[in-house]
Amino acid sequence: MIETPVVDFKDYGLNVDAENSPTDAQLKELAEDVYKALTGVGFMYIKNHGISADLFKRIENIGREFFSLPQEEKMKCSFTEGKKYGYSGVATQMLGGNRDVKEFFDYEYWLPARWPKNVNGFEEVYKEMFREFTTLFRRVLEVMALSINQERTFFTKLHNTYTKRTRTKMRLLNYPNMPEDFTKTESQIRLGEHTDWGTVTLIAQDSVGGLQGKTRSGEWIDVTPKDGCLLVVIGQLVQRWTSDKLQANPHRVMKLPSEAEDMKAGKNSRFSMTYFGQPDCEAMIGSVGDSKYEPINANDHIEQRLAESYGY
Ligand SMILES: O=C(O)CCC(=O)C(=O)O
Ligand SMILES: [Fe+2]
Repeated sequence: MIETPVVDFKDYGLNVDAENSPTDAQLKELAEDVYKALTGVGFMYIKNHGISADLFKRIENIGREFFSLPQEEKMKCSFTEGKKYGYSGVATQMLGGNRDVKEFFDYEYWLPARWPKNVNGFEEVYKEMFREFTTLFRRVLEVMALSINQERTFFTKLHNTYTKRTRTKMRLLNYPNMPEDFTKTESQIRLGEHTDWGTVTLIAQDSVGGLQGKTRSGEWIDVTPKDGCLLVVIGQLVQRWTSDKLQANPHRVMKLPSEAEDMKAGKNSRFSMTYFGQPDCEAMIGSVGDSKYEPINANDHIEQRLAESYGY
């Protein structure tokens, strides 16, 4: 059975500071491992990424506390105009023809936020995690650039997260017990098949399971939760940028294990977290080498995808 490859980031994880930056040889070896994973199965786990277990615990705690609030409390963090950030309830987003049974909280660095008032430390922990993810994301992009024989800053020079407007987003997700009044379709799953829209997504999930990824050879495999590992998924913009050398990975969340057959209310909800990395809004994403794709503007691209998936 095919499994998600695990790449060891110990030489370039967040525990490695500037003074101990990796040698060229270490980076080359890491880039080779990344290339093997991303052109083999197509997506990868990374371990020893250096984001502390303590921070993951803290964000999971505030996330679970938030999602357990009464619906009217959560709705105070929602934006009716555009539904692009803040809180969104079950069935607001449609992916791959599936009305998703998930609720989520979104934060974009360059957009106003509506933080929950009744969850202690929510904003601080969220922002701390965002900063950690951003640093790690940049390192992953650098190694990916080396893996396809480009200069190290090939992707990152168009990712100026803190100084130029970007649509980079961090999301907390909860897949709650199946609501009694939810009208299921025959092929109903929790999160429909899709590829992510940006450059690279980092995903952390709890131990419940249900996430699947489609391999480069077209087979669906379970992305079994692995302690201390983060999933790295390539998005549509990297696929365009590299003329399909690196490809966006279809993924989905199936019925939760506790509701396997009939999707009646399960006993356990599922909690996950995503960092959707995006380039600068102004960036024109072209492609390498044979220029398979016309250059597109990064912000136009995400606006179009948002419109399709929320139906507005
Ligand atoms: O919940 C997950 O594990 C994955 C979520 C996801 O793929 C997405 O929100 O794009
Ligand atoms: Fe996704």
